[in-house]
Amino acid sequence: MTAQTLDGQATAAEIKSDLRTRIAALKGSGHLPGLGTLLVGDDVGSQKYVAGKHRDCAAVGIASIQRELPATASQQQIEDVVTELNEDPACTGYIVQLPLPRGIDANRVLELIDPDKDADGLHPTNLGRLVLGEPAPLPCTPNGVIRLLRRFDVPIDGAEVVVVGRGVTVGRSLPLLLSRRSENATVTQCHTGTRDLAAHLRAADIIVAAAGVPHLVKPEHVKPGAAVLDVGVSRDETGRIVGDVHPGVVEVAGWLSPNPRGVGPMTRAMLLSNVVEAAERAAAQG
Ligand SMILES: Nc1nc2c(c(=O)[nH]1)N[C@@H](CN(C=O)c1ccc(C(=O)N[C@@H](CCC(=O)O)C(=O)O)cc1)CN2
Repeated sequence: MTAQTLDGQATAAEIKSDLRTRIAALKGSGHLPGLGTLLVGDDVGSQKYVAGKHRDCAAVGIASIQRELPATASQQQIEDVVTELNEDPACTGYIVQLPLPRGIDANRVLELIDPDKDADGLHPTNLGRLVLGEPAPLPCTPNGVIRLLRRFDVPIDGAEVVVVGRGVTVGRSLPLLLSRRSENATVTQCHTGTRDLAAHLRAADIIVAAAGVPHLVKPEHVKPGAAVLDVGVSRDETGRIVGDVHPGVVEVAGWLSPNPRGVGPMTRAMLLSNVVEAAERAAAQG
């Protein structure tokens, strides 16, 4: 068996095309979307991701506001920029690129974001709304994973899903999303404390690998025909991406997300979608 490719690049392009139309419809409403980003430090991966977010904005017609601070920035300097973005009317939604440099209290920074401008869905109020089943911007990568599964008709209702990882951007919230009534999956969250990861993986209909451990999921861990999504990003000595999923999994899985061009572009598309939805909500309120 050769797995069907869960093509995130093509799916994100479809989503962006739809967003372009919706943004055009907002013209004249006085609620044009503007995405802000705050990048602290010089991590090459983070610089690439933020640059990609602004390229996407230009491509769909969202205004861009870019703020950068050096790796030596203090907690106070970072919080001052967050306060400035909270108050900037041109910035309708924004993100603080993670991870922040060592020594910075990232939770304090996230808590300072105005929940109505939280384009990442990572503010505690919005994560709380997600738990309560209230409308909220959804965390981008988890939402992108679900959109990708739906786009390729991977059965989610009743599926046994294993999410590997418990980080704030993916692992924490993806099980919440997948276990909503609308998705109806049964989710097991695995992490470094899981005693027999291989046994959990072998029983899964869908595996989402977000541990950041190169080639953690090997062909012998995958039930034939299962869907496997590779969210992990490590880099080899040449800077090339090495995912959490061993390349040999393509021979066993029913569906496989490539990495790059799988979940990454979906993350960016879901960010744009959160920004546009917020502008539409504001326009509807007049
Ligand atoms: N504030 C946030 N920080 C981080 C998030 C997040 O959702 N919000 N997630 C990740 C990084 N991330 C988004 O910011 C992200 C990761 C990957 C991509 C992407 O398009 N990747 C490309 C490959 C790019 C490359 O060559 O390096 C792909 O997969 O095709 C976009 C965004 C951590 N931080």
